[in-house]
Amino acid sequence: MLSLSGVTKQIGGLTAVNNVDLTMSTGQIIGLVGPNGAGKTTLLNIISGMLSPTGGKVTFLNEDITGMSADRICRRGISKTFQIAESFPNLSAEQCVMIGVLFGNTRSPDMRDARAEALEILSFVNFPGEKAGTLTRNLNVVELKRLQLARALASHPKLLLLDELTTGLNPKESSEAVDLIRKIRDGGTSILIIEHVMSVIMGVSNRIVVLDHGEKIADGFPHDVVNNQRVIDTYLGDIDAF
Ligand SMILES: Nc1ncnc2c1ncn2[C@@H]1O[C@H](COP(=O)(O)OP(=O)(O)OP(=O)(O)O)[C@@H](O)[C@H]1O
Repeated sequence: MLSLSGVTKQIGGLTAVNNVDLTMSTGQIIGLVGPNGAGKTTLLNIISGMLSPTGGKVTFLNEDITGMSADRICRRGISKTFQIAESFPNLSAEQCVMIGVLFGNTRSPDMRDARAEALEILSFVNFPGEKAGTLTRNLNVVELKRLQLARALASHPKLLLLDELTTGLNPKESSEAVDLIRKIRDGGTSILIIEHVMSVIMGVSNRIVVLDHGEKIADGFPHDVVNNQRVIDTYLGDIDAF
């Protein structure tokens, strides 16, 4: 469903993403890992249209989406969560999700239907029902993470890009997030996930892709990738979460 060919992003004198090839099939969860500054977020931003690549091509469902604007890419079925869980501070949780529902809806908007759907999505991501009307500036980090996921799901994506969803969560919350990621995949959405906690990545990914200094240095089954000497030397040797 997704194919990247020679994708490159130069930012000033720095090559943040360097000649990356990647293919992804429907129904897969791919884990994207690598040291800090490896280019993971930049790559997700290129796929979602937040950034234009300086080289290469991005194809989604047989359409060239390279450099297309983020809103058009979202309408084609790709949505993304952000590393920092932020939201519209003066809107309630349900209003934030309603925006996504209305944006993703090609029919004329009906507020009552949109609200019902927003509440359904919030419930799907285990957002506490009694806080649906709470302004987002009063939500805690776990609630904001769930809300972010709900907003990303509101446009019914075919491909979901998750940027460090479990950062800031405790082990129990992380494990609930893993269950949710699987539930979303089982509902037919493919997922590309950036994650530093290796137990999470190992637990959910069909395949793991490793970036280092903008370049792809490994791509394969989880067991093979974590036993790859180059991956151990450049990344796994430095983390204690594994
Ligand atoms: N807007 C920008 N201006 C300048 N440099 C940038 C910009 N965005 C990213 N970079 C640089 O590009 C490189 C890749 O950054 P990126 O955020 O994609 O890495 P990452 O793998 O997501 O890192 P982390 O795990 O720390 O989030 C880094 O060296 C970063 O400093």
